[in-house]
Amino acid sequence: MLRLSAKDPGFAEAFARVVSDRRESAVDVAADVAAILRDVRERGDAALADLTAKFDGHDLDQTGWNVDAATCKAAFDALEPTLRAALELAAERIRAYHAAQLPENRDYTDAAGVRLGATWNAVDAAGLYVPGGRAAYPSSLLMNAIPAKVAGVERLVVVTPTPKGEVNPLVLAAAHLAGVDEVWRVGGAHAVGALAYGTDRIAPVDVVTGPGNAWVAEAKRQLYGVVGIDMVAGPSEILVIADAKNEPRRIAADLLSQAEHDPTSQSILITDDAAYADAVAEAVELELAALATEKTARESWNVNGVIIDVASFDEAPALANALAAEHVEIATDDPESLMRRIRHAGSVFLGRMTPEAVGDYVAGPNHVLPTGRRARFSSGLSVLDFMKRTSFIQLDAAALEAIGPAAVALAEAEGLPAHARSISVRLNS
Ligand SMILES: NC(=O)c1ccc[n+]([C@@H]2O[C@H](COP(=O)([O-])OP(=O)(O)OC[C@H]3O[C@@H](n4cnc5c(N)ncnc54)[C@H](O)[C@@H]3O)[C@@H](O)[C@H]2O)c1
Ligand SMILES: N[C@H](CO)Cc1c[nH]c[nH+]1
Ligand SMILES: [Zn+2]
Repeated sequence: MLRLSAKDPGFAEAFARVVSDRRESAVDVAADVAAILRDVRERGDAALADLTAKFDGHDLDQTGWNVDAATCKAAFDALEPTLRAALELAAERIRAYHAAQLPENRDYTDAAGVRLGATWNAVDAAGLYVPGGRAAYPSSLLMNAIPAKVAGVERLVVVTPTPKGEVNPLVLAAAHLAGVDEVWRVGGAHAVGALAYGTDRIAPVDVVTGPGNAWVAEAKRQLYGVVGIDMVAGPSEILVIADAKNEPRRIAADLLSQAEHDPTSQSILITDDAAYADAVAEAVELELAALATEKTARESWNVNGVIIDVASFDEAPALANALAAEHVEIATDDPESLMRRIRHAGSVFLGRMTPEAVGDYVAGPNHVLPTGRRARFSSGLSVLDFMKRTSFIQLDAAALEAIGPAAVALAEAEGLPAHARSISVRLNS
């Protein structure tokens, strides 16, 4: 872990490097992704087959291109009861949270007698990226599919990689539970390209949502405009703001929870106690040793960590706003007052008993969140990402008399006489 102190003279420069050195953009994948997307656009399914063989190590013609509804249902029916209950609890809480996001149509007549309003409609088809490279993500399937269903999307298309041809049964069970229509066994940038352009097998969609690694995130970014996207949700990040009253190993565990996702993930701690900062750095090593015995070798962990001590938490909001992190945990006596000053964050977790990981699975809000400082201008996945708004306008003769002349004046000033005439021919005077 990189150790910084805000009291050091070189801190501003060192912190600026942390802000700019966001791993996802540091990995330059744009050219590779552009080539992959071109290949998918030109060769369709043949490109998908070749790239799947290259990156996921299996032959789609042998292992199967998709998984049918009966197989997803069978996976759900075969779930062990505790896991089934957990999946159902997560789905129910996600559904309840997102149902409250449904927008209301507007319809009113203003003082000039002009009827105005807007109606919301769902997109016809949504492509849902469910990551599956290093780990499988049934939770991301629920986070994508449930808001799409709530929005009223008719066709829900999941793409997910199945490395070495192995399908994760919980992903299939989640697909059944959430009412997904199609599950395609392709991942990476090429899967996003297939959703956007369409291939012989996969019909194109209107919007692509969901998280993924640097290649997936960059593919969505490059394809925006060909399809709609939710936002760029790349390798996970966490910023923890914690005081010395927190057990160091708990905070270390929180930092590692996001480092676990991707070697390019980022974990940052800000604390107001230098000795505590050192204690957490030590605790990270202890936690890594504990995790290594259960899961993976210590050497396989790549922790892009930064631990910063500040003189007072008063300094934390400015640092947090500059980082604009995907997740911000605030484990202090008064988390509320800090949250009010943090304007750029994907999601905030308040208090000592709200580990970020609870939001990954069962809290209810969406875990698909902007990364790479994009919380400055975008928000987490919501029902609105699967909908669009159409405004409407209706005037009668009196309303046109009231506001039409101003439009005529503006049209003439723009040098657009045909515009002006289409209004003036309807005016009495
Ligand atoms: N921001 C969020 O909301 C959020 C939520 C969940 C997960 N995530 C992120 O999702 C990611 C999951 O990553 P993953 O790798 O496990 O699964 P993934 O499905 O995102 O990516 C795996 C695919 O990437 C492609 N790929 C791998 N190496 C490549 C290369 N060198 N060139 C081109 N393509 C390549 C392959 O097709 C592979 O199937 C993590 O970064 C995690 O942090 C983000
Ligand atoms: N932390 C991820 C979002 O960055 C979501 C997730 C899914 N499963 C575990 N975690
Ligand atoms: Zn996570």
